[in-house]
Amino acid sequence: MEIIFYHPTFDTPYWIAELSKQLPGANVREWKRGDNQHADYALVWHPPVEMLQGRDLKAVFALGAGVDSILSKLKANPEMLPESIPLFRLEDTGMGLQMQEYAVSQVLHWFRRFDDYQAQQQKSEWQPLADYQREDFTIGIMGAGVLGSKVAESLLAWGFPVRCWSRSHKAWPNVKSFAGADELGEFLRETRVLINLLPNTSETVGIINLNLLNQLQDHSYLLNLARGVHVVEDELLQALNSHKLKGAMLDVFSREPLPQESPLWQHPRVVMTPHIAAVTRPQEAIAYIARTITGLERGDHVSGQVDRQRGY
Ligand SMILES: NC(=O)c1ccc[n+]([C@@H]2O[C@H](COP(=O)([O-])OP(=O)(O)OC[C@H]3O[C@@H](n4cnc5c(N)ncnc54)[C@H](O)[C@@H]3O)[C@@H](O)[C@H]2O)c1
Ligand SMILES: O=C(O)[C@H](O)CO
Repeated sequence: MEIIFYHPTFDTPYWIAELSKQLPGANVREWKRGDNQHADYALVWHPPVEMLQGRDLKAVFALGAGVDSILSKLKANPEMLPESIPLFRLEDTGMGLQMQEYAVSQVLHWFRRFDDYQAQQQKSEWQPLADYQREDFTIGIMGAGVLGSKVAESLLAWGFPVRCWSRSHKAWPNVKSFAGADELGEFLRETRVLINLLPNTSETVGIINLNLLNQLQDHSYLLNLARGVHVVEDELLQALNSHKLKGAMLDVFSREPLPQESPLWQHPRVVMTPHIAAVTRPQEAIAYIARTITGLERGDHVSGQVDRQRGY
C-alpha cells in the first residue's frame, strides 16, 4: 500500500515514521512536487492541486477537523478530487479534551468575575463583587457535533445549565436541544455564554451577527472556537460597545493572522488566542488514520467521512 503525506508545517519525518510503524504493510512517503507515482491514500493539509489531481486514490485524509479550506480549494478546482474518492477528517483525536480545557477555563473566568477583578486591579480598586449564579449562566453551544458534545459534557460537570443548537435534535442527558432556524431564537433567548463550534459552510458564514447577538441575554459572552468567518467582526464590536455583550474570547478570525489595524486587538473586553484552541495531536491522529485505513482495507464501515454536499 502506498501513502503520500503533505503538510506545510508538521514534522513530516516523525509522521512518516509513526505511520509506517502503525501500518506495517504500507510504504509512506512525503509528497514532493513532480511526484506522480502511484498512491492509494493521501494525507494532506493545504495540498497543492497537483498532489491530488488525476490520482486513483482510495481515500484522502485531511489532517485537521475543519475541511473548509480543502473544500473551498475543491470548489475552485473540482478536478482535484472526484466525488468518487472519499474525503475523511479528524474526529476528536485529542481535540475534544483541548476544547474542554479552553471552554471550561474561560467560562469559569467569566463566572467568577475575574474579568471584572482584572479591570478593578488596573484601577487599584479593592472591591468584592456579588457572585453570579449558575442558573443565570446558561451555556448555549452552537454546533452539537464531535467537539460540541465534549464541551457540553465538561460544562455540565461544573453544574452549568447547558443547551445546544444544531441541524437535528440531540438526545444528550441534561442538555436542552434546539434544531434548525425555527428554534434558533428560542435557543438564544436564555443563553448567557454562547460557544461556537459550527463548521464553516455557506449556511453558517456570518451567522454570529448583531441580530443574533441581540437575542442573547443582556451582558452575555461569546466564545468563538470554530472559524472566524462565522462572526461579523464589526457587529461583534457594536454588541460589545453597547454592553449587550460583556466579553468575548476569540480563537479564530476572519483574517489570520489578525491584521494589526483590527480594533479587536485593543478592545478591553476582548481576549484572544492565535487559532490554538485545539490542534492536531500527532499520536492520536496517526492512531485514528491507521485504524481507519485498516478498516477501509477490510471493507468495514468507518466514521469520519465528509459529506461534501453538506460541506462538513
Ligand atoms: N479553533 C480551533 O483550533 C479548531 C480546532 C478544531 C476544529 N475547529 C472547528 O470546529 C468545527 C466543529 O468540529 P466538529 O468536529 O465538532 O464538527 P462536527 O461536524 O462533528 O459538528 C458540527 C455540528 O454543527 C452542526 N451544524 C452544521 N451546520 C449547521 C447549520 N447550518 N445549522 C445548525 N447546525 C449546524 C452539525 O449538526 C453538527 O452538530 C470544525 O468544523 C472546525 O471549523 C476549530
Ligand atoms: O480544524 C482544525 O483542525 C483546526 O482549526 C486547525 O485548522
